[in-house]
Amino acid sequence: MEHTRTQGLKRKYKRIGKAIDQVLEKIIKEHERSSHVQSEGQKHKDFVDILLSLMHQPIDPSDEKTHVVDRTNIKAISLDMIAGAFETSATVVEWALSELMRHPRVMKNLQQELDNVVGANKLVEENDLSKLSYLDIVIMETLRLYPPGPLVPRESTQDSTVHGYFIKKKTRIILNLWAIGRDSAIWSNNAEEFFPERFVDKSLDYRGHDFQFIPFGFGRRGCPGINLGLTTVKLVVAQLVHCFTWELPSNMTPNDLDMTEKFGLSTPRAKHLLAVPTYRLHGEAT
Ligand code: HEM
Repeated sequence: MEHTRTQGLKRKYKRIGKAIDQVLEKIIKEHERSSHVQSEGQKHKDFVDILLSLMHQPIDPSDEKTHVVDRTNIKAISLDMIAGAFETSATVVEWALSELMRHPRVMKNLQQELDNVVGANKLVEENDLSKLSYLDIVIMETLRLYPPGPLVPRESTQDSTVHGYFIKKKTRIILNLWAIGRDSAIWSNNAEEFFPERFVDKSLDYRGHDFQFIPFGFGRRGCPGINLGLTTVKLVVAQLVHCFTWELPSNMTPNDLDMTEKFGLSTPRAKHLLAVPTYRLHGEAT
């Protein structure tokens, strides 16, 4: 019985692997085609173009067979990027909007900041983000409560003692960022509450220097997509909140919103957020 189940799983993995491979092949072939059509100067090179340009370069000029990357490496790296980027960023955007819907005061403050800094006649752009300090703390607070990579694994390289606990060399350790973010010993009695202002006088950053707040992990294995992730999440949340007023459907009140999490790698919402947008800018923003 167990054997049949394993066989079934193997078949399923193979089928999924093949489907993913087809998508990645398509992406690579499109890039190969476009690099032939356009000359070097004309084309804006993206991540896949750069990997492809390394494909035929030997690591060691005296050994033509050892290439920096091969086609399989390019597919594996691209898949890592897709898997690491989409789900994490989308999950943070959905939690941020959910908390904003539940906290009209915070939503109003954020819209006010956007109106003051960006104005009501144009869309938020990437170069506005550094001027949006309230948006910054809204995203920090969202990442504190809903880190989309909640469990960070490590293995100890030497015997060590942490707070009186002896940890043997080569022990697997799982850091629970979700629990750290809700620990009242660190964040006071309102740790469970969405309150962005708690970050106002704290000089915490995202980059793994402050162990009470490490939504992107830390050290050598820390998230390499931190800049892209933060920019995407901030820009999407800012544009959605700047362009639209959001309301819950069917006369639901903010307190009725179900905030249950789904068990999984990125702890997304158990049920997707449903909200009704109304355009709020002056005329057609550009
Ligand atoms: C808000 C968005 C994101 C969050 C919160 C996030 C969070 C994390 C966390 C907690 C880790 C584990 C770090 C560690 O072990 O110390 C990680 C790893 C990783 N992330 Fe992200 N991430 C985000 C966006 C992205 C994006 C946009 C990309 C790619 C473009 C990306 C690619 C990766 C990769 C490849 C790893 C594995 C790194 C390694 O093991 O060496 N992530 N991320």
